Amino acid sequence: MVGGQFPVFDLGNFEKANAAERDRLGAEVDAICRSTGFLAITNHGVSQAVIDAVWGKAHDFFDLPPEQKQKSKAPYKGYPYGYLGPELEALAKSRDVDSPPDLKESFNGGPQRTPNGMTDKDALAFCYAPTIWPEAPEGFVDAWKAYYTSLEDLAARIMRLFAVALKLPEDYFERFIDAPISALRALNYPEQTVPPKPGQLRAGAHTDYGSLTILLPQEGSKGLELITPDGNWTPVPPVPGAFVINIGDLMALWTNDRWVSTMHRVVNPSPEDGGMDRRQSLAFFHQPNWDAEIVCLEQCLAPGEEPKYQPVLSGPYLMSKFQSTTK
Ligand SMILES: O=C(O)CCC(=O)C(=O)O
Ligand SMILES: [Fe+2]
Repeated sequence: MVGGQFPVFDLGNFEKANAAERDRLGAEVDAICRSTGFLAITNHGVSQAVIDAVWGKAHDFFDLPPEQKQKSKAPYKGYPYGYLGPELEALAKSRDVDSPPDLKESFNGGPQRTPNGMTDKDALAFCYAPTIWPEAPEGFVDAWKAYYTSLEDLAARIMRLFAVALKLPEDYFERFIDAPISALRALNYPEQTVPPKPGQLRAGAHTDYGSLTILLPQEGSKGLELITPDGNWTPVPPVPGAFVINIGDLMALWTNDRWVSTMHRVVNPSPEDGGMDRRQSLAFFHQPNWDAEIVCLEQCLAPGEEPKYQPVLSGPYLMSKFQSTTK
């Protein structure tokens, strides 16, 4: 990690800085993304009222009896939105690692509108599939949509920062993200009253599939860990008032692995740390347009160097990764 400390980046400060200062701050972000790809973002401008509202509604939703939550369940395996009950997903399987299912439940919602003229069958059946909204708690849908909208905007601002960090024109990524297929996921890791199975975690080791993830872990919570460049698991500390950002596979692909899509996981609570404690988080997975073709950036290739990966299409890549985890 940069300087051994978890990096904290002031986004508002970057946005009002002059060009030279932005380049300097961009270089800092480049260094972070080359080493771990995880940083905390402060001064992000997202309204605290919007955050508190979705946080509270998600908490109330997870408190409902199981039969009520099941009313908004994803209708079949591999369906991306709605309620995904306990032990239905194993994130480690996205890396072809067999593992018991993760000890969590989630509620998932997709893009708020389908672009005009979208006819791709897979796109319509997968990322533009309807979100199965819960009837309760009251106000859930409005709170969800407000947070989703705020985070889509924040993600676009962070993509501008990333463009500066990569010495690209600041609006370079805009054409790839003007009809994004991002998903918001509210996660609940229930109190653990029975011991986990061997190898069973709250979230198995994985990388995220998109451009970037904006995570809001429960204040003061533990459990999220990342792999450092020297191969050790290390905790991601909660930073009050900040979002935790991590880059996903598509940034690694764009940059020919100059930036790392770092493996991370959520471990079970230890008895000293409150043992069975419940944990909550919100994860916004920013994902470029369904048909955005992610091709290695020339700027990231040394003269004569070949791209390590074949280009991928954002939507189909996401779909295949997601579906591999719910088999
Ligand atoms: O809940 C967390 O803190 C992280 C979850 C995560 O990494 C994921 O769902 O991709
Ligand atoms: Fe993740």
